[in-house]
Amino acid sequence: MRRLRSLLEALLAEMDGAPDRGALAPVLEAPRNAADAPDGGAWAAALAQARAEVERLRRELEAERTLVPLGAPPAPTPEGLIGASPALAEVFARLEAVAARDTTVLLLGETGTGKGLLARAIHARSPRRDRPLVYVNCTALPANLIESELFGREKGAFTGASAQQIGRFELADKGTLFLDEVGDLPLELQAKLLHVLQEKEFCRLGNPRPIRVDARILAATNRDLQEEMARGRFREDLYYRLHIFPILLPPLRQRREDIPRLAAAFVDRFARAAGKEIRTIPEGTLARLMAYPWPGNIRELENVLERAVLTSPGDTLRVADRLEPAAAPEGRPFPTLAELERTHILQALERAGGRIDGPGGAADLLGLHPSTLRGRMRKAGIPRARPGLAPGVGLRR
Ligand SMILES: Nc1ncnc2c1ncn2[C@@H]1O[C@H](COP(=O)(O)OP(=O)(O)OP(=O)(O)O)[C@@H](O)[C@H]1O
Repeated sequence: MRRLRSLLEALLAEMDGAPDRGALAPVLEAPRNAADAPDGGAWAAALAQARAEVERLRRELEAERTLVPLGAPPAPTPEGLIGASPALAEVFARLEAVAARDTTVLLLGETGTGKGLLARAIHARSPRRDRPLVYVNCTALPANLIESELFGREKGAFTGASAQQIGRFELADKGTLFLDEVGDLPLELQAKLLHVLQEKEFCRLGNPRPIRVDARILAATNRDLQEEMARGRFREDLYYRLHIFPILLPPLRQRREDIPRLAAAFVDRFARAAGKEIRTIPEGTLARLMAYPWPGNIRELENVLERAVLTSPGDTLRVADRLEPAAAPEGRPFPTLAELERTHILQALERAGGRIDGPGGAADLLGLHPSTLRGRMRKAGIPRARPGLAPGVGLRR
């Protein structure tokens, strides 16, 4: 008992006291003299639990000590897009298919999945690339201001309109207009937007003379527009005007195989900016990055890594953020069974330090035969070797 306690204390000291002490408390806080211990049965159970916890912490510590190379940063597209997962390959294929046309594109996906970056890529690959890409955030302003932002106004069009303003539609003539957060556009403006999209003309506020415009429309939203329509918050006719060529940006948790590549690219970028050289990452940290659900998607990964680069003392990336697998926040799509299975497999791999076979391996933890687990990993797109890392630095088998 005393040995177990000192072992535990040593382990916790080495881990900087970071891990949750929950299961260890009965042993750490027990009376020094085992003879003073309360009931023997409960005591034995507490000891067994604490031993299992020590074993888990030992594996965690080992994974934190085992360093793997971050790998060379992957070559991004000219617009800075990174990713080689099948899900992103589909996005690239759709980008290729539509960019050079005048087709209206609707970019769908959760916050931080890259809708803005993709809009820039579409414009940059279109014949309009030398004309402006004009950005409008449909949530950032109150309805009356959005209207004058979009269509412009004459001097004196309303109280406070002290000067003429050229609207975004006019500025985007012969170029591209990017309507970000279009799902948040107030209903009365949805009708006006629909009118411009149909007639390709609009009027400045305070001037009845119609102005013709030739702007290619890109729109983005993280809302479920079908649901918004069902709730009467989004016009069906506008939906069909926008939903001509949708591109769905998958959430990062559905393309975790891109995480090591993105991490290598972001760490390289932030380290260069900070004048640092960061080459390795603890295996356990990489496993945590892979297992975390990333509700803020690539933006959140980027922010976590920027902080980590700035605070890492040496040439190994140290991520201080806790990155607990979080419960899905309200409003997120309900996770599918396949998604849950995938996350659970990744967590088992993390807990087993990447090992599939043998006692305490991921297959053992999940109650599966190792070959069944390998089959499910293949199906879920979980790589056995981590892409983006040097060959042979994959998940251990
Ligand atoms: N495939 C990618 N490769 C590299 N960086 C990316 C990729 N996708 C997104 N990013 C980066 O992630 C951040 C968020 O991207 P972006 O602003 O385009 O997301 P968004 O979907 O438009 O978010 P929101 O809905 O909140 O406006 C940006 O810094 C962007 O450069």
